[in-house]
Amino acid sequence: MSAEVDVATAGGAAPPERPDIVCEDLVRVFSTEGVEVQALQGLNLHVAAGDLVAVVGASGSGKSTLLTILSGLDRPTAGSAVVAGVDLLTMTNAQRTAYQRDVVGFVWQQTGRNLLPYLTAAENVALPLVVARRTRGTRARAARVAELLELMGVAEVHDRLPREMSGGQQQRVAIAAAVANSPRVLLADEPTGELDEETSAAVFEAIRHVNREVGVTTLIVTHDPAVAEHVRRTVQIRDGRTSTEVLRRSTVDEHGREHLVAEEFAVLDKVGRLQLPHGFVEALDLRDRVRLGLEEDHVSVWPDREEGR
Ligand SMILES: Nc1ncnc2c1ncn2[C@@H]1O[C@H](COP(=O)(O)OP(=O)(O)OP(=O)(O)O)[C@@H](O)[C@H]1O
Repeated sequence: MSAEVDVATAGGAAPPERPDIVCEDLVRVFSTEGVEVQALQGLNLHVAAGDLVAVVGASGSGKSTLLTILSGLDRPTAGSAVVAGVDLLTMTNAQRTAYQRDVVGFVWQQTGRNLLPYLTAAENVALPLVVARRTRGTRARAARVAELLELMGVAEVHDRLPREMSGGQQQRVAIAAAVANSPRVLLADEPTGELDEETSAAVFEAIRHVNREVGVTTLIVTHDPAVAEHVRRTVQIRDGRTSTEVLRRSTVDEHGREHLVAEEFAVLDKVGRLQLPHGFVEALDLRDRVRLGLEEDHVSVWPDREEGR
């Protein structure tokens, strides 16, 4: 795997259609007992319709805060967040209910938070359809439920209660329930966090499958490097901002062998700020101040040290 670093304007060239997720200068400040915590400090993120993006970052970097805002459960302090054309800062409570019912689906880390324990898999998947009153008729609903369980590879648990399923099966049923109403966006917060390696891989494959088959725009927060390595785009959050992105594409060499090439990009915001990757800062012991040079087609960064000092 080769890795090179480049600087890309956030979002790159103008997308053909409006991205499904657009966060600009997103700020979330929590105040507890007079102490302010800036969980998000001007975060910028665009996710194109149909894309599958992993969000990674150290504990406390703001990943869950971002997801909670995007799911409509929390409001940002400032900035803008627009999902599938819905402005999350200005929406009313009624719009919020419709947003959570029709526009976004979510899967949480805790398997117990995703499914009602006293309903079977089929009843859990049918519930959003009943609430939204979209799929009319018992037979049409049953067919949709069966189709979704089949799509997620868990048709065999149709009549089982969550406690009668494995953790991986529960998460796959949860994905089926999350996409039952054909939301534009699927949000998943550490959906494989409570699972072993093999089960995680199966659940992640189910997410990829649903993203491909249904075309739902998918944002997945994860600590799991194995997950992050299998998506085309990984966004790194540092200190409440998007700092770097890794884009992966496959290339075929002269012998016809397929290779995955990963390129790391620093994210440049609207006012020209970027965060240098940790590895670069450490390798050159960059501190406090750096020298910049504008070349014909790139910008150079040097440590602020006199030669031989
Ligand atoms: N409700 C809250 N009240 C006060 N501070 C909060 C609240 N929620 C989050 N924070 C703080 O905001 C910062 C970002 O938290 P967040 O949970 O978004 O991070 P995270 O990247 O998801 O971390 P983890 O990977 O550990 O879940 C942390 O410093 C956290 O303590």
